[in-house]
Amino acid sequence: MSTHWPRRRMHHVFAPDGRAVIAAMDAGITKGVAPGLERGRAAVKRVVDGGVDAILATIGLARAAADELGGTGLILALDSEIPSAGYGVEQAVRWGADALELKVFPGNPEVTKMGELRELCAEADRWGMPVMAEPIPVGFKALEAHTLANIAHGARVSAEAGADFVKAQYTGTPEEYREVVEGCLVPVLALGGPMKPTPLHALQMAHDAIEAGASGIVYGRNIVEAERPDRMVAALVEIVHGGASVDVAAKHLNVPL
Ligand SMILES: O=C(CO)COP(=O)(O)O
Repeated sequence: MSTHWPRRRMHHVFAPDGRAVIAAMDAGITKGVAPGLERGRAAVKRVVDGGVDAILATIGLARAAADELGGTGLILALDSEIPSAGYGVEQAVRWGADALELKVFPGNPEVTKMGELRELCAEADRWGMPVMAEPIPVGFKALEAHTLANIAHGARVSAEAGADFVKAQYTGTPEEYREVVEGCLVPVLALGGPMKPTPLHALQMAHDAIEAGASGIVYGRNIVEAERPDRMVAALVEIVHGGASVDVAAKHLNVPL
């Protein structure tokens, strides 16, 4: 856990064990009425019912679903907005957010957003507001760039820029992903990405990330597009916080309606 003074807010995201299950629900800013998020307030209620530690959401969803969210952690997503120094920090404070999130694209020949991340971290630090960076090597579509080395690099440069924790793509074996975690300086959480072939694959990735030393997971589509997002969250909680095996956690997914 962070040793500097935003750590009270960090405790709203990370449980006492230092780990977090976070539902990424910010897709609406680019996709509009996105799958699983059509009824925004109900979607938030489902993940809260499942025991999620925090959600990642835009200001619009956070405001609309404030009552459903209750005291659950809130990471305010700044992406897809026009980034400028300190953009959004004051709003995050006013809305009681526990952290801010910015996506960056290390290695992108045109826009890396690393400068914005440094400025945001400096401004957020003035307010005691933690920042979660999401470094995607080159860009979401540049799959060939999403190598272990590039992911480890992206995580490290994000920490060097001042991020308090980092959301990084899971790749390789737990031993390999450990390079990302141990090289990063700050806690790393595994990013979900596109829907896995089955829910068990999503659970397995969470299990492997934890084995690699990750501090938790940030899953979007694999939670909100699940048949029962509440049960998917409950299963992930059992793995991330309870140390359960995939088989044991999967029992949550089989409970009759
Ligand atoms: O993380 C996201 C946006 O920040 C979206 O999450 P997924 O990639 O897990 O759907």
